[in-house]
Amino acid sequence: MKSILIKNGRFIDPEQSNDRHTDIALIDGKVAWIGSGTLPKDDYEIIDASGMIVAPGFIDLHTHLRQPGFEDKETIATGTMAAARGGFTTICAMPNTNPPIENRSIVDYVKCVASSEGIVRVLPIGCISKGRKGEILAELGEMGTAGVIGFSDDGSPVPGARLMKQAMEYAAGLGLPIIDHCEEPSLAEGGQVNEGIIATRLGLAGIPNAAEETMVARDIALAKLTGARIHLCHISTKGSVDLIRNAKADSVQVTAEATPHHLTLTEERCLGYDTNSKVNPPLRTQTDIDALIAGLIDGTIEAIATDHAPHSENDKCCEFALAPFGISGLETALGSLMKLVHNGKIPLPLIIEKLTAGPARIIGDGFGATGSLTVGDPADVVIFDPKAEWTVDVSKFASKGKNTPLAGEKLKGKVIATIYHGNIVYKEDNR
Ligand SMILES: NC(=O)N[C@@H](CC(=O)O)C(=O)O
Ligand SMILES: [Zn+2]
Ligand SMILES: [Zn+2]
Repeated sequence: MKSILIKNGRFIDPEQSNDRHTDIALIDGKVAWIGSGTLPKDDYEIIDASGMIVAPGFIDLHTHLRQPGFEDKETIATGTMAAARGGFTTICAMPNTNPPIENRSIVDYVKCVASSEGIVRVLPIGCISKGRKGEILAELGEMGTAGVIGFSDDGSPVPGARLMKQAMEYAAGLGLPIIDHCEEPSLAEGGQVNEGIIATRLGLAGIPNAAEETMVARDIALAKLTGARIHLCHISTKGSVDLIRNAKADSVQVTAEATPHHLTLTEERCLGYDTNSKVNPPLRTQTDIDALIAGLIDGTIEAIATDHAPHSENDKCCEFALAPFGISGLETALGSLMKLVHNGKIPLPLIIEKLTAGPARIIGDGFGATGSLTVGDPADVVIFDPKAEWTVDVSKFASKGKNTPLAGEKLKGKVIATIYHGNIVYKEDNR
């Protein structure tokens, strides 16, 4: 492995409250030197990061890699390549595969394929219930020992409060979080888009805010009862943000994530019946977006997670009501989020914090994702140009999932290089 010297970049590491121009040396897969004292002598590959941001590699708490079972949509190889192109050096793999990640052997399988075919760190999440059916608990203890970072039936809610309470009790004993997809199934049933005027105009059934909020409220009540740690996925409504903010004030151990699409796109994207805008939870309203942004700023929401949900062209090329939910998000995450920076809605260091230190704290120690760059840390680094404009060309995606409502759109903010454990796993052409 060649040592790397990153020169002249603006180094932003929110965990250390760092934001300054400095050089960084990476040796043997670790951060070896950051700007002060004598640079260790070595035969460096130099990366000129003038005008660029240099930050800890991004961490995605919520990625669908689809392997095993749905390799036509994505594989661990293509999903980790997409992650590298998006600046992510750690991704957490959701267990709605086939078979689902529900026992030790599947956790081992994912880890094994990830280490041989993956190009960034993959941290598996285990199921809450067997077969994700919401009936009986999966092998939580066994999966905890096998190294999952938490438990989730994402893609489906856990309808029964009693089972959820049990899951929280076990997870708390293991020191791991319950990561919940909050959706009250009887309220969401049949719904295609946000419930409201747009759903009416489209003639499609709606999914009301309350479908999310009733489950957020239930989970908070159960976390308070059990003392468990819960992490709430893809929060999309103002009501959810308010509930989580109040729960935190009440010392409930709750954390939350928002996705780039819920932070930047409204339900109006669905007006052309573009199935690539169909996602669960649905795109909401500007009021919700404003509340999510306020939640990021005041710390109610700790992390931005992509909920990268790749689907094949065939799956999405159908009537709106028949299409599966999901947006392929890893490769457009930074460019989308930079809109919020360029519009003055969120400061750049805060966006970086929500992609690094925020998710790292939720994962916790022992999994290798520090979300920070101090001497001795794994050399997981992203270098990006905050001002570079580019057009989203899905034919260039590494992901097999070309399903994004942003196809053909101009974004400002582009990943130039991603380094994982001291290896350059992505570098923009001509650099
Ligand atoms: N978000 C989505 O719209 N889809 C996800 C499932 C999920 O995250 O709930 C998927 O697995 O396709
Ligand atoms: Zn979900
Ligand atoms: Zn998901």
